[in-house]
Order: sequence, then structure tokens, then C-alpha cells
Amino acid sequence: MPKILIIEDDTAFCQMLEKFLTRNGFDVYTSYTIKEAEEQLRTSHFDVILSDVRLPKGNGVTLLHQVKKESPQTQVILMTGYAEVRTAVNAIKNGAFDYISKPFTPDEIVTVINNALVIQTGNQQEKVETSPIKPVNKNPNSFLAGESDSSKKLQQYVQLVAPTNMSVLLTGESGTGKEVTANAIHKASNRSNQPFVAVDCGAIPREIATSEFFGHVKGSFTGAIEDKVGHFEAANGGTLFLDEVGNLSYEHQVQLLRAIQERKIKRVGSTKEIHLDLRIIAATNENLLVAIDDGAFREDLYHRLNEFSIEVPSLRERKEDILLFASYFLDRANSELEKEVFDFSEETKQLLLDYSWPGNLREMKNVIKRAVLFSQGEMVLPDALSNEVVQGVNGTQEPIFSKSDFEKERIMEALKQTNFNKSKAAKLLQITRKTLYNKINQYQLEV
Ligand SMILES: Nc1ncnc2c1ncn2[C@@H]1O[C@H](COP(=O)(O)OP(=O)(O)OP(=O)(O)O)[C@@H](O)[C@H]1O
Repeated sequence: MPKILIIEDDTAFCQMLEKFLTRNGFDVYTSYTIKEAEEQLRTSHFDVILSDVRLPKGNGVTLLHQVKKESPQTQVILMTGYAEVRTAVNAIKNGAFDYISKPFTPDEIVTVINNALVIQTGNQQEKVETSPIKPVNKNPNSFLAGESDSSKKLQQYVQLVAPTNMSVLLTGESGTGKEVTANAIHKASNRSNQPFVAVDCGAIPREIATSEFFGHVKGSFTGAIEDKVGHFEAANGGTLFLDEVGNLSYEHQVQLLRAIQERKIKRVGSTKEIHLDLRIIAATNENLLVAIDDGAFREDLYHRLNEFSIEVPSLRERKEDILLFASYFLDRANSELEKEVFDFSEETKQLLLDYSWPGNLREMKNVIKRAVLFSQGEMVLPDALSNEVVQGVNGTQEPIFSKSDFEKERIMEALKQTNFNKSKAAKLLQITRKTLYNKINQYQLEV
């Protein structure tokens, strides 16, 4: 019986997956943390590891290196949210077998595990046919403007603000193109031949954030074995893009505000002041005004970042652009995968137009890349599209492994248990009050 290890910190989701895979004939083990997983890996051999990308105190990619070193036969599949697909593609470069986007259907997870098992038993021929993504990323920041009214408005704002020195706050759902918009502003500005430095504020561990932003000098703390240039210094003269800015801790918000106001920084452990001349563009997919009300985001920093704000529209609001973007991603996928799939069939086009694209352009790019890979002829037929799209349009989609459903349920349960006391509920859920507020807002829970 194939032995599978699931590494997932969402306990309810993990248990549900465990039950389902056990029923389907797998010998299933679970870990909720990297540490537990490492212990299991020391004592047992697994055929397949199914790991969440984001885990407390580490991530599935770190573990991947260890697994590939100690047990190269074991196949690793990463489970990702839409926002983490980039990380997953990099992980494939580093030896992961595949990734699967959440939410996924039972069929999808069984298929990907079975594909991994075929490889695991040494059938290398199959690997070429089934590995769905090649890790090629030609120019992640190339930009297509679009022709819909919303896209035209976006372009106007980009052109309007680009030549100024104003800080820009980009809002919009995940995957709508906030980073590429920030890059487009930079390219249209007079800083275009200076650096564009993008920082994912949500991905920086709190303990090292100060040194990541401002740099450090050798010996200033344990582990500071070399001088390090921080992101501010690296972006000096150009543009610093702060993605997921709502995820900054309060302490780092204060530091950032000071740096932006005073226009100078010091590396950790140094007394030398470095003068800054840079443009800040920040992005968020959460409502910072709610975070301000909650005391989780500083209002003064918000105003500093929000000298000009642009909402990047969702793909649902750019319906007239859907086929344009689809063709653009088709071209990119053809060149990245060295395929020659020239067009979409009429039926496929209709599905692309009718689908709601919750993961926006990032989801479309991935859907089309997979479709190109799976297409045998010159045309993308509907069956090359992922089930998410086909079933989503036909109204038959039942993503029973939807993390958001579990999350919603758990949040409501915790709130009920604590008599709707948010601080207590957050403690029970082991998340911060800020995260709880964001999730209540995101799921539009009535509390
Ligand atoms: N206008 C565009 N032209 C070409 N590609 C685009 C465009 N907008 C988005 N993309 C592609 O869609 C994907 C998602 O874009 P991006 O990372 O900028 O989104 P985001 O809004 O910053 O996402 P998140 O909120 O998750 O950080 C990228 O692969 C990007 O290349």
C-alpha cells in the first residue's frame, strides 16, 4: 500500500484529506508542523509527501531540499493557494514532482498522487508526459494593457501618476496584476533605468525584517556573517514595491514610516546614515481601512503610502479582455513549453468567457499553461482545461477540499464558543486579532 505523508497545519483540512485518502487505499500519516514531519521522515520512508506550502515556522519548499537529499525516491507534491503558485513553480525547479492548487477535487488529488507513484516506481517515460509545468519564466513582469473600459482607466492612472514622485497604493484581489502594474508605473517613470525592487512583506520572517529592509553590518548580531544591503538601499534611485503591505507587524510599520518620512536609513549595527531617493509603491488585497479601525495598521503610514490609489480590476470586471489575455498567455505558454498550440476552439472560448476566475490573471495564466501542455493538436479543446473551469461554468463544481469552507466553519465555531469575543476567538484559533478581522471581512461573516 503506498505510504503518504500529509504535512498541513490546518488540522480539520488535514484530517479530512487523511480520511479520504485512507478510504482510497493509501497508508496515510499526518504532521501539522515541519518539526513533526522531520521526525516522521527520520524514522519512516514515504512514497509521496503532500505538503502545504505555507507552514508555521518554515515552508514546504525548505523541507523539499531535505527530502530530496535524504530520500530522492520520495515524490513531493505541494498544495498551494493561488498566491503561492510562483513559489510552487520554483519548487518544481528544485525537484518537487508537481503542485496542486487549493481548492481541489477528490479526482484531482488522486490523479496527481497516482502520477507521482508512477514516477516513484521508476517509470521515467511517464514523467515527461505527466509533469505539468516546466520551470521557465521568461519575463514575469511583461504587461498587456487590455482594451476594456476598466483596463483603459487603469492605463490612464498608470500614465498619470508614473512621472510624479507620489507614493501609490495598489489595491485589488489576488492575482489581478498589482505587481505588474507597479512595474509598469516604474517603467513609465523617469526612474525606469534605476532598480525596481519588489518585496513580499508577508513572506519576511518578523525576526529578520529590520535587517531585510535596512541591511546590516557584519557582526551586528549572531548570524550576521557578511555585510548586507537591505531592500531600501537596493532600490535607492529607483522604485521599492512593498507587496502585501498589510502583513507588516506594527513595529516594522513604525520603522518604515520613519524611513519614508526622514528619507534616510541606517543599516543594523551601523551609525552611518544612507540618504534615500526612491519611490514607494505598495499593494494590498485586504481592506487597510478595516485594519486601521482595528488598530492593526497605522493610519499615518496608510496616508504616506496612499498619496495616489489605484484599484486593479478583477478579471470579472474586464470581461472584454478575457480572450485577449487568453491569447497572450497562450503565446507565452507556447514559447515557454516549446509547443505549437495556435488557438482555442469555440467551445473553449465560451468556457473561458463564462468562468468567474476567482484567482484572476494568475489563475488564467496557469490554466492556459496546463491546457497548452495537455493539448495534443493545434487547438485547445475544452477537455484540456482544468476541472475547476469546466465544472465551475457548468455549476457542478464541488471543491470538497476547499480550505476556505473549513476556515469559515472553524472561525464561526470559535466565535460561537467565545460568545463572539474576537480576542478570545483569535486566541482559540491561534491567529492574531488582525488576521481574524481580515478573515471575517474576507468571508463576509455576519458577526
Ligand atoms: N496586465 C498584465 N499583463 C500580463 N500579465 C499579467 C498582467 N496582469 C497580471 N499578469 C500576470 O498574472 C500573474 C499575477 O500578477 P501579479 O503577481 O502582478 O498579481 P498580484 O495582484 O500582485 O497578486 P498578489 O495579490 O497575489 O500578490 C503574473 O504571472 C503576471 O505575469
